[in-house]
Amino acid sequence: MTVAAIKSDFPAHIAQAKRVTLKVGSALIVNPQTGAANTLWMRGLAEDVARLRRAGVEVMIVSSGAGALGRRYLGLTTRQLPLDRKQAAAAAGQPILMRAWDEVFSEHGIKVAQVLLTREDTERRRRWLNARETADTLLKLGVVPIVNENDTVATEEIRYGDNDRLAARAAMLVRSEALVLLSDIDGLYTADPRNNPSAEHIPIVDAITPEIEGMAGGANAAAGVGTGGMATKIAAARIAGAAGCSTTIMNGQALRPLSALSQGARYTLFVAQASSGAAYKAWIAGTVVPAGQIHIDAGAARALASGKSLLPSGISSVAGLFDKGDSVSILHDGRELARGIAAYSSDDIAAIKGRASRDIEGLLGYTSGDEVIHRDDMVMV
Ligand SMILES: Nc1ncnc2c1ncn2[C@@H]1O[C@H](COP(=O)(O)OP(=O)(O)O)[C@@H](O)[C@H]1O
Ligand SMILES: N[C@@H](CCC(=O)OP(=O)(O)O)C(=O)O
Repeated sequence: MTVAAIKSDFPAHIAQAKRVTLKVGSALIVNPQTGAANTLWMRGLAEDVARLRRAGVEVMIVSSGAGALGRRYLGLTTRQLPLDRKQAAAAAGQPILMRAWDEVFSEHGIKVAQVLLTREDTERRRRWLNARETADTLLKLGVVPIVNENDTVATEEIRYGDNDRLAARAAMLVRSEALVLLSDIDGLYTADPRNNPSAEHIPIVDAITPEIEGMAGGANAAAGVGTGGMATKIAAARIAGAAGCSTTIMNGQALRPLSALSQGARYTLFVAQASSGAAYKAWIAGTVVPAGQIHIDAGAARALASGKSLLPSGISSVAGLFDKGDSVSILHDGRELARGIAAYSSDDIAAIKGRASRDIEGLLGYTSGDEVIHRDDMVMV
């Protein structure tokens, strides 16, 4: 089969991409009858991925399911588990998940690798660059990276808790042009169709407006395994979109779900907002939870709006504990104006706020430059 013939089996925005990130929800991984890994379905997805790769598209997978598989393995069947038991279940389920992916990809001679990330790994620049290096190398080696949250160490404060936003950050990590969220629903509706029979399907979203955000409801409670629902999928589309990556929400339940799209299956496409050129700024804007807040006065707010850096003189207060290099939120009058990478820690900013830049060295005993956040490290929101 020619490359062109394979490509025609997939929607253009997927087939034309150099790199695609697929996110697979727990409901697809777990066989609802047995609770075990649904290798029949996973085999179908592996076939789709093998075909995409033959057409020159590199694929990364973000796979949920560790928690659900581990619960069954450990006999932890109570519906609401405390966090330590959830983490234990995910630790036990992760190797089961990887074995299943390895089994279905090995039938195509494709190797897989496990990449476990926490939110911190994606929001600290050095760790981000390390993770990028590894993921890039795996893709260049022809391996399919299988990403999941590192649930063993990811306690509430540092976890994503849903794989939708993790997938958006992972897509950004490897500069994917397309993020595909395979779910149990064929896209975004005007309201949750499980409770609103008159809800209408939305095929394309050009801009994520408050109205679009207002449509999102929670996870599918009946399935009992999903986490984020539509709200985290829209948040994911926003993060990916800022990095020049489109997001598709589709029903993944068909046996070869990606091929099913070319046979007329519906989906929602969130168009990317920017080109991936401004990747560093997109990374800053995509921070899921800023490490702290810097409150600024009206003069500094005007300076930022005209493209200037943030100096200590315009800072009125600082909140949260953060280090130099962390991503923080900049607010005026309670409204977030910008995000940026702090050149000083929160303690040091507390000591220099309201003062002239020439006083920094005298106050701190060192200087990291005149700016608390340089305009090159800042993005208006
Ligand atoms: N506006 C909406 N449009 C579509 N689905 C919605 C909407 N609001 C809430 N949902 C729910 O989101 C669910 C998908 O999210 P979730 O259960 O977390 O699945 P996954 O495991 O794929 O992440 C759907 O089954 C649906 O019940
Ligand atoms: N890291 C978790 C993923 C949790 C999650 O986001 O689940 P889902 O909403 O089904 O994508 C696990 O592997 O169980």
